Amino acid sequence: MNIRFTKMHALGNNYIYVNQIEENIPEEFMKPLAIAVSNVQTGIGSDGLILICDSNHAAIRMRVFNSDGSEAKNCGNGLRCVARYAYEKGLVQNTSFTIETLGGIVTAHVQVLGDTVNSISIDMGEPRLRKGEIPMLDSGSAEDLATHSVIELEGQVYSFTGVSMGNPHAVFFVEDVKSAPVDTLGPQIEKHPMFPEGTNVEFVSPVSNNELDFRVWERGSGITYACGTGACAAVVAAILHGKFEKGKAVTVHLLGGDLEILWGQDDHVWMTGPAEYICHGEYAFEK
Ligand SMILES: N[C@@H](CCC[C@H](N)C(=O)O)C(=O)O
Repeated sequence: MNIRFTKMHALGNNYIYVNQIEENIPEEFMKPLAIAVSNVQTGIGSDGLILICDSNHAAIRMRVFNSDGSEAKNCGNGLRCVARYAYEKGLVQNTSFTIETLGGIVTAHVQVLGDTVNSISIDMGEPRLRKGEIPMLDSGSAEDLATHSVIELEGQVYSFTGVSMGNPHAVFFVEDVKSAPVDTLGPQIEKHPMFPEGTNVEFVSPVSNNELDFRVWERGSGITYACGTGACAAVVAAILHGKFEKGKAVTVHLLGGDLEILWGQDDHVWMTGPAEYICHGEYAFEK
């Protein structure tokens, strides 16, 4: 089966995008296809697969599969790429439109300068802060806030903040992200029994009154250059801990570049950043 694809990245977080409205990939092929295309040796090489689908509830729908084939409920960088693709390919007619995800419906705003897309802002909606919403299981109740949580790893106790941006995040404050144990503790936290659906793991450090250094271990994909929902979760966590002011934009420095995150007084989180094309092609998929 030959599948037409577009490879795009947002700050280095790269996915294979397939216009599912035209390609019509059967449900049972999606997980193996995500694993196959993501493989850098035998596939195309990516952090996963994103399908752009029709929606009954929004202008379009995004489905996200990590490189291990697991389906994610949201992807911030994916949303900006889907928004650019949908706008430029004429799947939507306006610069502002809604996108359905498994984690809820968000609103995309494409900023056009001359005849090129300059940047994309997404109104990601309200963060979910209760343990049951992340979801997290510990001695507390599902109604408790996950802002001051602890996890024991290798006999050591670490404090973190749980935040859901439609998908789960565990945010750890560290002195210096360059020496953070992303590749050692990241996978242990991702699969810790405290997170029944697994979690994305962020190591972050405020470096001024409006800047945050950031590294991520993504559920289902490992270390990536950037994570949009993770950047949103990190800024929310930092504001909850009094490190930044709500209503003021924060620049998040990720491995692949910068994202602008604003947690507004109306409780909505806004993410602004780029989305770029890499290439188009046809993938010969053998199941
Ligand atoms: N890279 C993404 C998040 C992708 C999904 C995540 N790994 C999950 O399983 O929840 C982003 O930019 O938000």
